[in-house]
Amino acid sequence: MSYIELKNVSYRYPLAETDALKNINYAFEEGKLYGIIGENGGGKTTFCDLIKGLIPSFYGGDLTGEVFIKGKEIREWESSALASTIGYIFQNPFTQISGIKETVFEEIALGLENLGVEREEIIDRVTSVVRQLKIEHLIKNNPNKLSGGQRQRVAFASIIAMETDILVIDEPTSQLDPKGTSDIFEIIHLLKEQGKTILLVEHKIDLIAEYADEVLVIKQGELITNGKTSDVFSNVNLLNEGVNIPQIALLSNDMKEQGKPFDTFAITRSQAREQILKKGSEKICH
Ligand SMILES: Nc1ncnc2c1ncn2[C@@H]1O[C@H](COP(=O)(O)OP(=O)(O)OP(=O)(O)O)[C@@H](O)[C@H]1O
Repeated sequence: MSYIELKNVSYRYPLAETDALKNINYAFEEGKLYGIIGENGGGKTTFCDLIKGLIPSFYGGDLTGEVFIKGKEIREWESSALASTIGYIFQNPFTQISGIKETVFEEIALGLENLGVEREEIIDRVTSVVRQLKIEHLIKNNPNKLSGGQRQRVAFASIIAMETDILVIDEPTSQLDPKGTSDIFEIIHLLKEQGKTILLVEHKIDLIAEYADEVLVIKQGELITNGKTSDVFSNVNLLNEGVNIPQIALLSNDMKEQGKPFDTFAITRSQAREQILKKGSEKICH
């Protein structure tokens, strides 16, 4: 059984003249990290909102087809049950903070309180997650006075504390500096290691190349390409579809066109380094 499955899904926002999602079919497996990419306005956030159950319940509009989460159609899920199954982290770290709590500890505990989790269990979970994300030093701080990167880590902590199996993460680093970005990807990596199923929208394509197991490319509401990350990025023609391709994949393609291909098409720096070292040592041996 697929973990999340979409069958012939189309969706149109209220008053819109065209569909924001067009006849999407896809089956997500448990424990994988899926990168969702494509040009601006293509439908990535709409796709995330759909999986999170916000479409059509929150936005209204016209949804056709079926979305199954762990085998059950999304419209049959109670919203609280869905909230404890799917965690959602979105772009803006400033709007993720509730604004009503005075300490980071209380902020992280808020979602658990709303789900009716026992006080002791809340303390255990919050203590564990702040340790995991190395933010113990922030727990007494006012969440409204944190930097963007710190807020995003607190947002992750709040969602991780909910212990959802599925995480939908929409451009989590769009407003962060390189250090904040690498901290967040360290957390995403940790979540993947823990076996979470992750749907990640991210424009920083090199990070998708490094972390995603599979990639989905969405353009004008259609799923135009999908597959293993290395397969998708070895098709540099996707540039013509407005899709960013990792620089290393372009280098691999250049090598191929020069008649000196790598043994394995590299899409990340470490893969390219390995191939270059291999080529260097072959040269010395001959
Ligand atoms: N609340 C809304 N009401 C009506 N139309 C919307 C709404 N939200 C998004 N759209 C439209 O749906 C289409 C898909 O938008 P969406 O935000 O899902 O794209 P995206 O791929 O996430 O874009 P970006 O990369 O810029 O975040 C766009 O044409 C957008 O204008």
